[in-house]
Order: sequence, then structure tokens, then C-alpha cells
Amino acid sequence: MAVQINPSILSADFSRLADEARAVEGADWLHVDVMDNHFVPNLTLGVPVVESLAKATDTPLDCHLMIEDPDRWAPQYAEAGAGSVTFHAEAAHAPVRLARELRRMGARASMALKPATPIEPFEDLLPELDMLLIMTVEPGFGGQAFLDIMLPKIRRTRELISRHNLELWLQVDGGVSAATIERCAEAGADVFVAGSAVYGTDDPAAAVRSLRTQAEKATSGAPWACAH
Ligand SMILES: O=C(CO)[C@@H](O)[C@H](O)COP(=O)(O)O
Repeated sequence: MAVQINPSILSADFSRLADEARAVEGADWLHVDVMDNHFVPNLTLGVPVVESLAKATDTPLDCHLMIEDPDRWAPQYAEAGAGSVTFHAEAAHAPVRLARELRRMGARASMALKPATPIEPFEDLLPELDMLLIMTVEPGFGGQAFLDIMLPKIRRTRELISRHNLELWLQVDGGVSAATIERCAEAGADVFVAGSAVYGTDDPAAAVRSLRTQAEKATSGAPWACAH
């Protein structure tokens, strides 16, 4: 499997979350956006919903925490059943300690960068992580336009991953669609979050398959596009 497609539940119908989660079985992970109305100006869901979702679907949960003080809260999401927990670099007080704690609990540890946060200051931290998330919109809402200006950051991050020979997944999130996924893949991303491009269609599972085909074509031949 060279690429991964993670539908974002933020664009789903929240009154039918279990059904919406099952509608994308075949996706690699279900992306769950946790927002606290402080780190971002929006409020979504928390630990009890993640716990219920983990029981409702066989698809592993990729929890993206857009919250203040992830050092305090992130371990609770690992405990609730998330297989991958992403905290924001801008919010974490002790990212290395937090990543180690998440890994110790058996979750994949991931860190996200907002559009204005550069990757370079975090180069030495990368071996502590299983995934790096580059936001391709300002976090907080689904359905925003993809920020093309993030493509150089994706390329620079892929170069760092290759230079240090790391097994680090590179995720992009925000405005990822049939119109933009190939540019992200060519720049070096291998994990793609898509909300409206999946749940905004009549057939979410087919949308996942189609995005996967596009991303696979765009990465075929890339030296880093090997099995996860
Ligand atoms: O984290 C976020 C938004 O902050 C994302 O996960 C969105 O849910 C992606 O939605 P689309 O841009 O794909 O519609």
C-alpha cells in the first residue's frame, strides 16, 4: 500500500456518525477532528464520542487534536481507542515527552503544523514521530480551498524524511480533492485526509477508491512510495 486515504468525519452527518463511519470501510483510517473552540474557532467532539466510534467501526481512528494543552488531553484519546493521535506543534508544551507517552500507550504519535509554522525547527524531533501532518488550510473548518503555497513545505519535509532515512508518514489535510490530491502526492505526501471530497459525494466509498487511484498514479515511481 503506497498511499493512504483517510476520510474526515467532520464532513459527515453527525446525527449518524456510526453509519457514516461504516460508509467508508475500505479507507485506511477514519480521520476524527477534535476541536475545543480555543485552539481553533470551532467545537466538535471529545473522548466519549471517540470511544463510541472505536466500537462502531473496524477502521482505525486517526484523531487530529486541534486543542489547547494536548500534553494533558492527548493520552486520553489513545486510551479511548485512537490508533493514531496528532497534536499540534503550536499547542504542545513538551512534544517529545508527549510523543513518547503516546507511543508507550500503543498509539502512533503524530504532530501537526499550521500553515504558518515551518518544518525546519522540528527537524531533530522527527525520529520521535510516526507521522507529520501538514495543514493545507487554516485548521477549524471543512470545505476550505486548498493552499497551494503549502506545496514547497511538503517537498521540504519529504526531503528531510529521505535525508534522515525515517519511516515517517507525511499527511496532508485541508482542501484535498480530485483537483488537488495529485499535486500533494507529487510533492511527497503519502497520507491524504479528505472531508468534503468524500462525504460530500453520493458514494463515499467510491470517492475513497478514486482518490486512492489518483494518488497512486501520481506517486508511482517515487523512491519513498514503498509499502507502509
Ligand atoms: O482538520 C480539518 C479542518 O480543520 C480537516 O480535517 C477538514 O475536515 C478537512 O475537510 P476538507 O477540506 O477535506 O473538506
